[in-house]
Amino acid sequence: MSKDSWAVAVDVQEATTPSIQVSFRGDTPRKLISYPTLANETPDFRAGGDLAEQSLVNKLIRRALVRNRNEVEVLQRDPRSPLYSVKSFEELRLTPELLRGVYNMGFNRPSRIQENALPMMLAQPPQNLIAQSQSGTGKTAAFSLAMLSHVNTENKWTQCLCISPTYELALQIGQVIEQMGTFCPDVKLAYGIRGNRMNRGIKLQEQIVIGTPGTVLDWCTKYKLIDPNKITMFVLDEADVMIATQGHRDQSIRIHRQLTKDCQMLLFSATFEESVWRFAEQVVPDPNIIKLKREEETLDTIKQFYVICNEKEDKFASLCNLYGSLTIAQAMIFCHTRKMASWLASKLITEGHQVALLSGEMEVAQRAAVIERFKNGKEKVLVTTNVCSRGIDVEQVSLVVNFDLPVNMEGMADNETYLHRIGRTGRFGRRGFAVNMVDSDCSMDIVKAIEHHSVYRKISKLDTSNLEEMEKLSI
Ligand SMILES: Nc1ncnc2c1ncn2[C@@H]1O[C@H](COP(=O)(O)OP(=O)(O)OP(=O)(O)O)[C@@H](O)[C@H]1O
Repeated sequence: MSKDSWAVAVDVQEATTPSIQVSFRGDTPRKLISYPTLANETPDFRAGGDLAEQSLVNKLIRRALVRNRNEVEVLQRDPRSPLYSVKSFEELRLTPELLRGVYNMGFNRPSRIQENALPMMLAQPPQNLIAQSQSGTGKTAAFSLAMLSHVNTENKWTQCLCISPTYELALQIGQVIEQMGTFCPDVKLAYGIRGNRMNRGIKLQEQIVIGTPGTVLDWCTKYKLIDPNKITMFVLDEADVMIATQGHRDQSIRIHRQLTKDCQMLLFSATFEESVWRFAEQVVPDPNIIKLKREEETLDTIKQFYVICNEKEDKFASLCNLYGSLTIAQAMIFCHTRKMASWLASKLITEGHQVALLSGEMEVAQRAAVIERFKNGKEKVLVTTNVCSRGIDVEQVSLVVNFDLPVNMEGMADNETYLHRIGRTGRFGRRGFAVNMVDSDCSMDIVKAIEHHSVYRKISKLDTSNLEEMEKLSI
């Protein structure tokens, strides 16, 4: 391979995780190399190639790392960016242990939501909060810090309850809390998720419980592991879906009813439909409110496109063209049905891609294992349904494809799901691509409706068979 092709193709995702993705365009397999987590150290590429090639790649990696780091820093100083902040973490009055925790995760400055929400969440007397912030801007980190700051470690009982709609999201939030709390060894966490069996009637000593609504409700009522009267902070992640989905809503309301009226309530999401927002304001007493304008909901760092196709084989051909011409670290592809997802995954595997398939009928533990492998870069493509549209945080995802556009029960554009799906890329200031496959007039109308909903954030036409046009795009 010529040195020029290395030069155009190296793609590095700067990392709070200890790995960098080095991609090679063309047939050469992509390689994953490791480098020390805390980013000032120099990564060292030694995975094959002659010495000259190795040193060239090392130079490119360093340059790309500096570029990514600078971009986040620039965004954090741009008042128009959701990552903007004027305060430092020190000024947010975190304990020295939590400061060590956030810096150890590679965070330098808070994002806007962290800067605005943390003082409200930590205020005395406690204040309720309903908060909206774009996907990947640090909401999970914000409420995790709030819970870690809130607990009294002298008290060996559950004080904070956090519920989220899926098993894998609960696990992910738990991992964030564990990482941030590395230097707070006395704070303990329990996972209220399916399969985590506990002895009936013995009260938990863990100060924080993170889980899904059904299991957490059982732990409060049937198993009596948690005394709801002693819960002083209640967090609802992806609050809009918790309110709008009937099963989740009923269980969340039943949990909420058992809590005392002084229990602090914190609701977070990237999207809130108007009716859901109104409902939230009714159930949360006297809340602080952080709300986005409609035109602020879409991130500028995610470039959006649509591709005209005829039917599924043609969509598949467009997908292959995209892959042939872009440097893609990792991709998530969304389908409407499990059947379509499994068809697409097999086709991609036949083409030689490393593909993971995740859909709703799989066992929860199996789903979590698939996501873990994808997060670790074992597979480069994740084909999935809406089950994975929210919350999952994989910073290397540079492309999201809506193989099928997101629609609601009536077949109309599902704007909220769209925003969550495309938000799997462009995490915390990174650049990303979202490509929508349009196979009929009806799906073109859906793209237009989504564009309209976002107050005309452009979704541009892309011709994946036009190599020249494709070459102009860079992630
Ligand atoms: N202050 C920060 N500095 C640097 N990186 C951060 C900071 N806060 C969060 N991150 C990183 O940004 C990514 C997105 O954060 P997080 O998952 O908290 O976003 P989110 O708003 O909860 O996303 P979603 O809307 O998809 O649920 C994570 O990888 C996280 O580690």
